[in-house]
Amino acid sequence: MPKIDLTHARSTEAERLVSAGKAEDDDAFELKLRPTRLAEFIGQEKAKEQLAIALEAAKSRGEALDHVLLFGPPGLGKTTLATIIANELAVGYQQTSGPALQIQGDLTAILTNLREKQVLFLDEIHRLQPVLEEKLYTALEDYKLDIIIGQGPAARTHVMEIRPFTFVAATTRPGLLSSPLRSRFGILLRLEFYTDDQLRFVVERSAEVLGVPIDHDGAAEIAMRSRGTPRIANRLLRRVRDYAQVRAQGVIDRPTAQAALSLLEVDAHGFDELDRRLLRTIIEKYDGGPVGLNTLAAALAEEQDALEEVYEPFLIQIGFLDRTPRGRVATRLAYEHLGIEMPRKLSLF
Ligand SMILES: Nc1ncnc2c1ncn2[C@@H]1O[C@H](COP(=O)(O)OP(=O)(O)OP(=O)(O)O)[C@@H](O)[C@H]1O
Repeated sequence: MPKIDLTHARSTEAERLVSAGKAEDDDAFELKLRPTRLAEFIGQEKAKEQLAIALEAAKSRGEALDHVLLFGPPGLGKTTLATIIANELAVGYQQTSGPALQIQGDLTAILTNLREKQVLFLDEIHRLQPVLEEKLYTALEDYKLDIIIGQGPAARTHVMEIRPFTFVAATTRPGLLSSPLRSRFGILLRLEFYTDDQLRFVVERSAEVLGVPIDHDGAAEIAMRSRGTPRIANRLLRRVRDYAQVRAQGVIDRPTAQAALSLLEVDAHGFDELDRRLLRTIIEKYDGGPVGLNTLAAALAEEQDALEEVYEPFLIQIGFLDRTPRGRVATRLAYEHLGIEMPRKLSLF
């Protein structure tokens, strides 16, 4: 059996050009390209319609919008939607994340300083500490907060009122949320991967914001290689723009986009070296699978969480990988893509 080359293993997820996760230099760029109103937000029609109705109803009643849970793979627009909700309601917006909240005091400070009906956005809620999660329950349900003063037998519980607010939480792993927490959300919105056409609109819109000349085919080429993810589409656009500026008088058409993206080793499916290595490992080292997630992660020298949250969802979505109870399996499409012949399954009889 061929040996797997691990020389280039452990590429950190953030270093990948086609990673849906946020890279360090994405922040300022994303801020510029972020749609601010629901009407500008491309795709996700089901989630948008559900949200539009809830927004309208809350506005006409003059109440805070119900709490919202946004879930789906990274880079599909959860943070963007949270900011849009605040804009549409014309209320304040504050953002934090599960891992950023370390002690009860952090959460208490945020909750007691909330302004009337504002949006509080908590990213990566699945990484919130359980003790803080429990603190949230009464805050979400009754806008009340139990504060314990003192320690030991002398400790007293003081109940504090907080202002009505809208809690918007995002997660890539909804299955990890406890059911009491999940039941606190009135509006559950699942974000799906975008179609190539929708991503073409995202690319064209971003190119317009950035003042980059691009034609229809150039945008379609970038869209096709963006793994159904606006964050990746915007990042690829940025890199192709550099290439076009230096090699093609600044204009992005299909040949320019193709040349730039093949130079960056992003193939026609938006796969990079890591995707190919993942599929090749399953096929060559584990006879196409099934192989357990932890074994696969060890073979690739990658984190299990990153495999499950970031790499796999798109490979599963486009039918290159199957997640079975016994482990991961490479599909016929994966064999075809890598130019490897699929062995016929041995018959038992
Ligand atoms: N529907 C959309 N239309 C146009 N641009 C979008 C859309 N969704 C996302 N984007 C753009 O993609 C980028 C990433 O979006 P965002 O930060 O909202 O993703 P996210 O789901 O919150 O990701 P993460 O969970 O990793 O934080 C932003 O620059 C945003 O402008």
